[in-house]
Amino acid sequence: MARARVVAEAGTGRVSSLPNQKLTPVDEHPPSLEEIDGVDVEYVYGPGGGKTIKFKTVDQPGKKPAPRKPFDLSQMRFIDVDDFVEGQTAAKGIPGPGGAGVEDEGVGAGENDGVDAEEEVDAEVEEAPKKKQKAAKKKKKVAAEKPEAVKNAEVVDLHEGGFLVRALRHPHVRGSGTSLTAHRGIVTSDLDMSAWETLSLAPEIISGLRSQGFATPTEIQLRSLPVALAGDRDLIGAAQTGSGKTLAFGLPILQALAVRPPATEDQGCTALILVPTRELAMQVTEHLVAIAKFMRVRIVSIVGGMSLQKQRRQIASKPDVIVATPGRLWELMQEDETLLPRIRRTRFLAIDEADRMLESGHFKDLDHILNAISLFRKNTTDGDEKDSTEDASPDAAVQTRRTFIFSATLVQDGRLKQKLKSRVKKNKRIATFASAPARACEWHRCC
Ligand SMILES: Nc1ncnc2c1ncn2[C@@H]1O[C@H](COP(=O)(O)OP(=O)(O)OP(=O)(O)O)[C@@H](O)[C@H]1O
Repeated sequence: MARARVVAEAGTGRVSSLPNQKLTPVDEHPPSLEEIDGVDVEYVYGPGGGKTIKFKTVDQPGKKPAPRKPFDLSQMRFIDVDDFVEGQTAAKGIPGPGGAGVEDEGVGAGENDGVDAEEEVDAEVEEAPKKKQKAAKKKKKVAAEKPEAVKNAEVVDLHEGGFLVRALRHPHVRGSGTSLTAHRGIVTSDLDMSAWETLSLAPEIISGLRSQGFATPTEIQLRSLPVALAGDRDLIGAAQTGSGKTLAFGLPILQALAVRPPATEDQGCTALILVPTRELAMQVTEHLVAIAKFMRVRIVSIVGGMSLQKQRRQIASKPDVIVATPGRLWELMQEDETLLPRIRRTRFLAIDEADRMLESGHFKDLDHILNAISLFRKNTTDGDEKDSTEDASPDAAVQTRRTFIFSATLVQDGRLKQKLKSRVKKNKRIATFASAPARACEWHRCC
């Protein structure tokens, strides 16, 4: 029987023999000696001073790895991102580099219970046409199950920084795919923006809209913007959630900022947007910031639950637009006496989600703010400023203010109606817009 003898030096990459390996004699003397390439030796010293030898394989320079099978593109399957379910890739049998996967029929792990794997493969080979039919059926089913918004999504090509970004745009869906392109600099897109032309928006705004892939106004925008941008009317708009109400009041504000004369020291805040929740305030701010990214405007959110200190600094930075929840804004207005005069000069007052504003217990703070910024406010001798619609004259600094009220349903709450009645000039008209399926409009004129 051949005896193995180890003849090795650490680091040489060569060893004479390995235990448990079949040895081939290389000569008779010494017997059974063999050289094996690609193995290294490691000495491990034990506590008693004795040493053990360990073997490990090493890469061999100059030796080519076994060639891989090339990708077989015909075997590759492309998955629509909307159909992709994380974790199902393997179960769906997407072919790997060797093209070994089982053609997908949309069967996820656990869906083929009771069928032996081997039987399954055999069946697939024999029943290829059946399989095709099944796949087509499955495809149809997936398409039918897609949410309406996804089915209606348009593919938008945006050329950004030399790259073509293909995005799915889901009109009227919050957080649609095109928001991917936000905040990434100027987009030199060939997106057709002609649908906005009649509104004569500033070029910076058009660039902002283009950068978001907003090629056409949504219904509520289409209906309200011509009036909001052109006249001196106040607006009440109702449209379902996610229908694009933010820009219906946001674009007239941005347009006013785009064409405003250069800022002067005592200029107040151009617009105050009141919303019921912190989340909505952040969302509205983000949305407007994205559209205004080619403009020099300062938009801040003043909301509860955030550092008061930071918000004081934001207010001190003299923003052009304040998006606020009533509670926190009223708190700051009470402690900062410079804030009220600035907010009183606001040329736009927008109340978003007015219905929720009335529901969620914000009305008291909203009421305080509306009283305080009223253009018809009467100063009393005791320092308390009271409102009067009958005998007060408008604030000298602001002769006009536009009020925009938007909600998912038309606001029929008498309190807000009453408030707004008392805040607009007697002869001022209010335009009301409602897009389906919001309730039919009821406020053609409220004063
Ligand atoms: N003209 C447009 N084209 C395509 N998408 C738009 C357009 N205007 C707005 N959007 C997108 O539609 C989504 C919803 O818009 P927005 O948040 O203004 O809706 P909303 O009606 O105010 O909803 P909510 O009532 O929940 O506040 C957002 O993701 C926005 O980016």
